[in-house]
This record gives sequence, C-alpha cells and structure tokens, in this order.
Amino acid sequence: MSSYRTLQWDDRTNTLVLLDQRFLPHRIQFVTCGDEQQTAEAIRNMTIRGAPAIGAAAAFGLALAAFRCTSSNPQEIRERIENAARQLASARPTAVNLQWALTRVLNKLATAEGNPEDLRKLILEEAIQIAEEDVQINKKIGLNALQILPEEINFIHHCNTGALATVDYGTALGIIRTAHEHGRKVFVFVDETRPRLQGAKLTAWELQQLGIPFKVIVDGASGFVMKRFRIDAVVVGCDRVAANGDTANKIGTYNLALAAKAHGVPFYVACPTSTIDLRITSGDQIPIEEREAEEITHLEGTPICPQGTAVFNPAFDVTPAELITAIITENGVCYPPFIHSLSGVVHPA
Ligand SMILES: CSC[C@H]1O[C@H](OP(=O)(O)O)[C@H](O)[C@@H]1O
Repeated sequence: MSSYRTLQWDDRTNTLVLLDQRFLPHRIQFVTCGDEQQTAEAIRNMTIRGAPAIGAAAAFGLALAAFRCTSSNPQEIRERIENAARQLASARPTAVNLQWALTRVLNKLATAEGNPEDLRKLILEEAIQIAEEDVQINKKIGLNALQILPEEINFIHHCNTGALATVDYGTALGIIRTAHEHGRKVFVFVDETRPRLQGAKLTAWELQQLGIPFKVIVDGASGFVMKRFRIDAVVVGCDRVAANGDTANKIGTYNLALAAKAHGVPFYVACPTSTIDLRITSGDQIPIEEREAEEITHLEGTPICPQGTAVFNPAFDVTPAELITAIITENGVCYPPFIHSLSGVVHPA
C-alpha cells in the first residue's frame, strides 16, 4: 500500500483513499475514490487540495480508470484513460500541476505496449513515482531555502502549503519546517486565508504538530503586522508560475505582496518546477478559478450575508514578478529576471 499524508493507494481494493481536508482539524475522516469521476469530484470540492496534491491525486485517478476498465482490449483501456484525463483536468483550472501530472502519465502510456494488466501496472507505477518524487522535491526546496534565510526568521505565510497541500512535507511550509528542523529560530504569522480558511484550519494544525510557534491573523492584518513586528520574510506557495515569473496563488497573495513591497520585506515563492508553466509568457494567461458564492456568504453552513447577496469569489490571484524577491525550487533559487532564471531550473543543464 502506497501511503502518504494526504492520500494512499489501497492495493487490496485498487482504490484511492483521501484524507478529507474539508473537516480538518476537528474531524479526521477519509473519502475512498473508486474511479476517475469520484477523484475529479474530490479535487473539485477540495476534499483534496493544494497544487502538488491534486496533481498526484489526478495521476492516481488515471490508475483508477485503468483498473475499473474491465475490457481485454488495450485500445479500449487507452480510450478510457484519455477520457479520464480530460475529466480530471477540468476539475480545477488554475494549478498547472493537474495538467502536468496527467500529461506525464499519458506520455508514459503513449509509448507503452502490453496487455491490459501491463498497462494498469504501468499507470499505477507512474502515479506512485510522481508521489514519491514530490516528497523528495519538497525536501530539496526546503534545503535550497536555507541558504538565503537568517538564523532567526519571523515569517508571514498565506494559505496552506504543507504536507496537506502536497503528497507530504510541503513547499512554503516545507521551507518553514526545514528551517525549524535545522535549528533556526522560527516564528510564523499565519494568514487565516478567507474564504476557505486553509491557514486557520490546516496550517495551524500542521504547525502545532511540528511544534513551530505561530499566531493566526486575519488576512487584512498582514500590513499592520509588518509595521508592528520585525518580519524577515513572506513565504507562499503557488499554483502556476508564468515564464516571466508572474505567479498565481491563493487569493490574497497579491495584497500580501504589495504590503511586503511597501515594508521592504522579502517575498519568496516556493514551488516544484512542475508548477512553472513556460508555455505562457505572463500571468495574464493564467486561468483563475471562480468558486461558489456560499464559500463567502456562509461560514460552516451558517449564512453571514443577507439572502441573495452577490459575490465575486476568485480562488486565486496573480502576483506580478516585480513584487517577487525569489522563486525557490528543488533545482535552485531563481532571481529576476525570471525569464532567464526559471528556464534554468525547469531545464537544468
Ligand atoms: C503547495 S502550494 C498549494 C497552493 O494551493 C492552494 O490552493 P487550494 O487550497 O485552493 O488548492 C494555495 O493556492 C496554495 O498556495
């Protein structure tokens, strides 16, 4: 059984078991996905969320499609998997890791031969490989960040980018964890991150378990925190980085970057190179997911707005490259001009 922090493949039943993040931190419960449709719905409703995590889940969703296809005709299995990839890719549009993981599995399938059992095994092995690599990549991101962080660091962090947003260990929260584990004196101001409160619910839960001191703040307090306290760095994750360094991340990141610029606080983006999309030249080309109004008008199911209130609920925003100090990847730290430094880490020599 391949078991990780956010997901595991049950090889007795050939199903995908997800830690249901919608009920954390107060309820630990799981969702079992039996096919690609259930996996796509789990990604869309944020049972599992976080760019690298949904990429890995989508890859396992293709394995589910292969195992649920009982045809003995290899071509029919290929068709089922290709249809499954389209269904999974449509679950959430912003995080490029979804497309990246699906494309990686499809490319593997394109050159494969063999009977249906061979194809099922190959796809599952590729999904497991993607998951295993993600954990190692996150640890490398953390180690690369150490070279640019001081001995004592007060962070502001946005959303959740820890083990729960990845297969394990985390990206931006992985940097915070690595600094802590390497003896740096770390403190974190945790943006609660409206409307889904990934910071207040998930990041707080992870930091408590890691024994890292923190305080939760409302998103709008970050500027005042930079004015009132010594903040050494803002560190965030991301969902898609354009070739010029413009970065899509959880809504509120752009405001945070503006406040950091105004206060001269370094603003770091952490990401695996799979989140860098060199196919697009700028952040204007990044699709921004809009989610349902209830995420804003309700809190834990209780209405907080007058009935019929209209909302604008983009799940992400785009931080322009000029507000970003550095982008920290598993292959190194990228500084402006990102148009050159990013291609160096995506295609290392
Ligand atoms: C490891 S980066 C995770 C990234 O994904 C989050 O979005 P969501 O919770 O909607 O999946 C957020 O943008 C994080 O920065």
